[in-house]
Amino acid sequence: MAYLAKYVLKGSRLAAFYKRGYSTASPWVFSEEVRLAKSEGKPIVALESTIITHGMPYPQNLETAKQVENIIRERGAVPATVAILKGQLTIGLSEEELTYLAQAKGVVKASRRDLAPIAAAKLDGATTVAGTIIAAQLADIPVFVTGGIGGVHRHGENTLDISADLNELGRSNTLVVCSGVKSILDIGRTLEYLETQGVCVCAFGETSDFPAFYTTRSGFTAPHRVGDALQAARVLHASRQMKLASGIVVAVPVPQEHAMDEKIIQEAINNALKEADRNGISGKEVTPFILAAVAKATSGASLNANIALIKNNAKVGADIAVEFKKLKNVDDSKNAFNIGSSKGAGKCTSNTSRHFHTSCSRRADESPLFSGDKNCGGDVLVIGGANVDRIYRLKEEGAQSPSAYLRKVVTTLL
Ligand SMILES: O=c1[nH]cc([C@@H]2O[C@H](COP(=O)(O)O)[C@@H](O)[C@H]2O)c(=O)[nH]1
Repeated sequence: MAYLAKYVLKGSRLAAFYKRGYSTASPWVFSEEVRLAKSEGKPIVALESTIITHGMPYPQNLETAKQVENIIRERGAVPATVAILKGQLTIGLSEEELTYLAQAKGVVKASRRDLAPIAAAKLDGATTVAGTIIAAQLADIPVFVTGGIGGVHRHGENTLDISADLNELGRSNTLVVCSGVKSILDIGRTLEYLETQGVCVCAFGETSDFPAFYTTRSGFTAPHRVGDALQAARVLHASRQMKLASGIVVAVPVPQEHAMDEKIIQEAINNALKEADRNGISGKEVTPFILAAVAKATSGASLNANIALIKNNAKVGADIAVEFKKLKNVDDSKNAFNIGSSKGAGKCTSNTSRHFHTSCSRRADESPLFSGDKNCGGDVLVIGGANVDRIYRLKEEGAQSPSAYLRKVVTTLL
């Protein structure tokens, strides 16, 4: 409450939240920065907030969150940190809101199952990977950056403790940049589960090694590899063109200079897992508990690695968002040329004409409201049709001047 009082400033956006009652008007709000970016067609990168509230201690969580946002801005994209503030799903947080969230107590870790109750009870919620993917889908933000995704927990074959992140990845068309999954999880089964969900997992960089968060290798390889941001953006573009509607994981290894010694981190994780077991920690409490225990056991070294990898992921994610936007702009300008330019105005391309005249390309700036599917690009809607048979009897005057008579008939028909 003390934090609340401190940050509830008169006239501020946060103050507005705390004055607001439950509203059924809009399921989400954008920050001013994100709203502008959307209207100007700038690339946007979604960011989760569980990493702020449950993944790192204060003040490192706040400093890192701000630095990550600035890295994204410096590389030409706009950051959109997602959280639920007093029940309002908020896409893009002001500095004031970030500051509040980084210190607030009792913020609920918000995965898919938690979103509606948090909104209904007007609580504060920090979105996990799953929760953030849902927001990114709602707001049409194709790229999302985080540190690590959830996965199949060790002994998951008995406990069925499998993060909802994996199912969400399976049913979204979001590209998630992360550093793989931690070895507190069962990495092999996590990859198997992602395969079952149809998620496209790509290692990023020189090798196909699937990273294990604190370390560059997990002993498993990713089924695909992308060498750079442009290649990753092409995979996203192709996936959307094919309307696959299943997610993409781009797994970026922690920069070598910040990678941890495999033996040291493994020992710290094993001890933390035993401690969690002794303390009866389960479900959504496991990951935050292990993170804190490992940071303590490594005297903060694991936290430094965590901060370094998320900053590096922000660079990669911003570059992918920028490259993807360029690919999208090429698509849009092709569409605009087909119908928007004076030369090609109103003409179907040979490609679109195959779909008859209902599929003429829509101008890039036109509303997709009546196109049915906003990706189909049609701007002519045909509902039903009619065949009209008319019989004309030729009179004498027509027989004497057939071409003049036909002109008259055509004019009547038009
Ligand atoms: O290194 C991390 N891994 C995972 C998380 C968080 O934990 C969530 C997964 O939790 P669960 O296993 O309860 O689904 C992820 O979505 C993410 O928000 C984190 O903060 N740091």
